Amino acid sequence: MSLLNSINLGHLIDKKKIDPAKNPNFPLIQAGSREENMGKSEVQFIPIHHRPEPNSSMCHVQPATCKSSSLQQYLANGFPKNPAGPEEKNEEDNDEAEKPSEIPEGYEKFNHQMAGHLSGNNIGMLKRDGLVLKPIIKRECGDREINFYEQLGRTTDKTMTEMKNFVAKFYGTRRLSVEGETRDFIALEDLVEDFKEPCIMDIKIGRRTWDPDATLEKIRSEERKYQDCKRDLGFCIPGFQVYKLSNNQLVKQGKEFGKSLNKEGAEDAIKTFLNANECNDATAKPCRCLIVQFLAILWRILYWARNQRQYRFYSTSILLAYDARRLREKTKPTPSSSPSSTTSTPSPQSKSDYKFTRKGSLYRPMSLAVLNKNNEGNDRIPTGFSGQLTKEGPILNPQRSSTGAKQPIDVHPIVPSILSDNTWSKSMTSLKRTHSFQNNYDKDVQNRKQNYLHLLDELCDERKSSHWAVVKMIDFAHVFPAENSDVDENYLAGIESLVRVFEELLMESD
Ligand SMILES: Nc1ncnc2c1ncn2[C@@H]1O[C@H](COP(=O)(O)OP(=O)(O)OP(=O)(O)O)[C@@H](O)[C@H]1O
Ligand SMILES: O=P(O)(O)O[C@@H]1[C@H](O)[C@H](O)[C@@H](OP(=O)(O)O)[C@H](OP(=O)(O)O)[C@H]1O
Repeated sequence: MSLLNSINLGHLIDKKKIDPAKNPNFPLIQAGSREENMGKSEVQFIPIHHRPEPNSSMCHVQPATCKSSSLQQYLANGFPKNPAGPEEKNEEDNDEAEKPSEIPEGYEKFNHQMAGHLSGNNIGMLKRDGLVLKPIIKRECGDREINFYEQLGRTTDKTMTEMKNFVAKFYGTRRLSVEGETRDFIALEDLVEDFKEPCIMDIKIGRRTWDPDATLEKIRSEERKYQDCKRDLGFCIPGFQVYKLSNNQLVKQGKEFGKSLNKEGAEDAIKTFLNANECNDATAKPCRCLIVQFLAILWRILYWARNQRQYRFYSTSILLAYDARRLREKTKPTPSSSPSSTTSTPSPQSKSDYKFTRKGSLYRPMSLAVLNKNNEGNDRIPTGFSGQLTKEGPILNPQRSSTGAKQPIDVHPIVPSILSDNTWSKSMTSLKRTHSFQNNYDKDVQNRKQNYLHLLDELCDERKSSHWAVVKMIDFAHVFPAENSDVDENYLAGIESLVRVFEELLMESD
């Protein structure tokens, strides 16, 4: 589909109604299968029409380190059967792997489930009309959760009324027939429905994740899980996904990854989730605007938890979510500092890219020095090219104004628009493509796609909310009435710790 066609289409469509499955040409993100979402770690590309170009790097994010491997490596060594890493089971190798059931008509698979149960039919959460349907697997857990939502709906208590702000809206239950069997679901507001590139993290709060009815066996099994993280932070991370701004990949990490994290690993995972832990930039900083949106709600939840004495919130989670599309806009260079749109030069995507452009080490390949001379090899063609290159491209000479005064160098436009039509510029462009300084071609294509997506957003006439981050309390399957009128220390300690992590990130933020 050409850019033009896509833009024309943009006038006509209500994107909320677009089903990527039914519109394979529409460049929306294809999320992983339900099995991939559950407890598995994998990297997915944001597929916009095509498979990854050669040279585009794949990057599995690990707690403290980040390794990248190029497609060429895979070409040399063969593609791994399962690129998700050693913790994954390959379905082919697993005789007991259940096949996903048929989705009831009118419903869709909910692709953004970071943790939690599948039903007996291997059905996870479903979605329809702005709601998510959570399957009820264990009757007593389901009843407890429904009961809690109903109590919350009826409450007149001030503290519990305040809590309604932190909880997804509850729309009762639904009974569906799945492959001939009746299944019950809890219907909730879909918290990520409006996000184009939803980054989501499930953070389970509390050192103690078992409720007063737990058997000894259940207590033991809960105590074995996420040990370091729960001990040191008072919370753990069963799963998350992030659309990486640096390379447009969707990275998902599941519970096995979460269980491997210690305090530092978990803090690192949160940075990764915030797009503040770039593979090739140790100085990447969290976006202040994003941290503030999260903290604004987390502080309110903290305040609420300091007052709340009626319930014990065992094994509930905080769901953090934001739209990477909006974060990308925040980190996008302003039009005045971007390269001319007529050039094919990639625009830097983040502040870290600018830093790299400014500070990147310089080198002078001989072939380019020759390019800077005319055919006789003597006089320089006034191209503006200084003869120096960074990994991002050539550095330009300061331009002279009509009065002869030096103009400041714009560090961003590698090839300025006034040069974009001349032969030198064209040869530079083709040289950049063939030599591919740091995969410029891939980046170029990706930037064009991003620009196109921004344009499409505008054309689709959606009024943008000033908030593009969500914090909600979820999963009330183990909420019990308090036996005394103390605060819920277990929950409070987890929230305090989470707030502390985000406050530290605020200090680091740009
Ligand atoms: N209202 C919602 N909107 C969007 N996503 C949601 C919503 N509620 C839950 N989710 C997603 O579904 C996942 C599982 O939800 P939840 O924790 O309620 O299920 P569960 O089966 O009780 O999980 P667990 O096994 O951890 O007890 C969450 O991690 C989150 O990604
Ligand atoms: O992070 P993991 O390893 O997925 O751990 C699961 C998680 O703690 C669930 O909340 C829990 O379900 P409940 O809420 O029903 O207790 C489930 O217990 P289960 O194994 O007893 O189902 C655990 O296995």
